[in-house]
Amino acid sequence: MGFKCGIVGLPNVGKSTLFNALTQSGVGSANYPFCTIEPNVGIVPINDSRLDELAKIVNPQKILSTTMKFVDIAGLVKGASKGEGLGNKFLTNIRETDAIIHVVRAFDDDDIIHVSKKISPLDDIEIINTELILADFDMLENLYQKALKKIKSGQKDGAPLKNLLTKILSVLETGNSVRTLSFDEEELKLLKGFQLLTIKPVLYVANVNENGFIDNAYLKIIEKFAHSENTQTVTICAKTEAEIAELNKDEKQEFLSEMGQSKSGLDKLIKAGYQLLGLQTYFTAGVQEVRAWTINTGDSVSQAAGKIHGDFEKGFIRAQTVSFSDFIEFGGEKGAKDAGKLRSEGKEYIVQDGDVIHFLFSV
Ligand SMILES: Nc1ncnc2c1ncn2[C@@H]1O[C@H](COP(=O)(O)OP(=O)(O)OP(=O)(O)O)[C@@H](O)[C@H]1O
Ligand SMILES: [Mg+2]
Repeated sequence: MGFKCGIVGLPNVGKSTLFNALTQSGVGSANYPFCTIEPNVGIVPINDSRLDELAKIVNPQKILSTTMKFVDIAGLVKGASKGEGLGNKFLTNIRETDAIIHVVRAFDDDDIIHVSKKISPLDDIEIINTELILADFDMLENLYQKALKKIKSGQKDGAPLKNLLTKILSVLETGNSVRTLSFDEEELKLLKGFQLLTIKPVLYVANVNENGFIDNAYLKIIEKFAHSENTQTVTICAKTEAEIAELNKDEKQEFLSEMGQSKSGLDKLIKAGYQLLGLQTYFTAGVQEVRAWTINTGDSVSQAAGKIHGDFEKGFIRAQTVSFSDFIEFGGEKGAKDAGKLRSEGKEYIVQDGDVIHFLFSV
């Protein structure tokens, strides 16, 4: 399964507009708070021009992009953990995602309702972050009671669980996210089961209007805040992006160059998401299909094989590897081999972004 991102933010800030731009699924987005009630889920193929370049050489029957999954949920308001607005139960829909996209409104428009009746990015961000912290806190408090019961009944795993929960709860209590803590290996194993929201990496999306990319005080505030949290801001006009998404490839390019941009905001968002999550791409290039695969930066080639099929990892023998640029320069695997650019790598080899890999394995 590919990577998953959950989209959070106040009501009516443009979450579903962004989701539509990403997924072209035409879900409801309208100028009133709580337009979204049930979550929207969409899977997006990730554009990568390198796939087309590989396909020109290989002439495959199919070209398959790698994908990313997005989950658009209802807006959170202050007090959601106490039942305000639509409450916070819908957050369970993003507990199993890998990262959070936090949409913050960064434009003035008297016609678009703001739930607090004033645009204030820092307050808006704080409301959301506090609600995420409270949601984690409530969940872990229940777990803490269970840990105490375990200890009472003499179960060995009670104590380490209680220690870990004490450590996390004390940080949440001070209004900080779990991602600000560091953990050892044992703790990380336990943590996996918790599905905490505030441990996930966050990317801030500043939703600006068409003219809001420069000289935008809101934007500067969001960027500064994201920087203080060691993360990034992607600036997007979700409304324009949703319009661009409906154009065909050529029209899209024309529109973007008219706006003086080479990449759509969505491509920028995906790129930032890859960086944030420490992801990279490798390729397989056969006559049946040319395909992109997403892996973690630093994964070994046998782990990369496992992305395709468990048998590839288990029965891994060698990986015939050519860098993307060599593959293109020497016109494919054979040309690269003749030029001495094909490497036969063992299972410890750390995959580099863009590697074109042909796995040899036995089952
Ligand atoms: N960059 C923008 N500039 C101007 N208007 C925008 C922009 N982004 C979104 N809007 C408008 O804001 C309104 C709310 O958008 P949307 O429904 O996507 O918000 P939402 O965050 O999903 O809200 P909810 O939490 O209620 O589901 C829509 O009318 C949309 O067209
Ligand atoms: Mg919505």
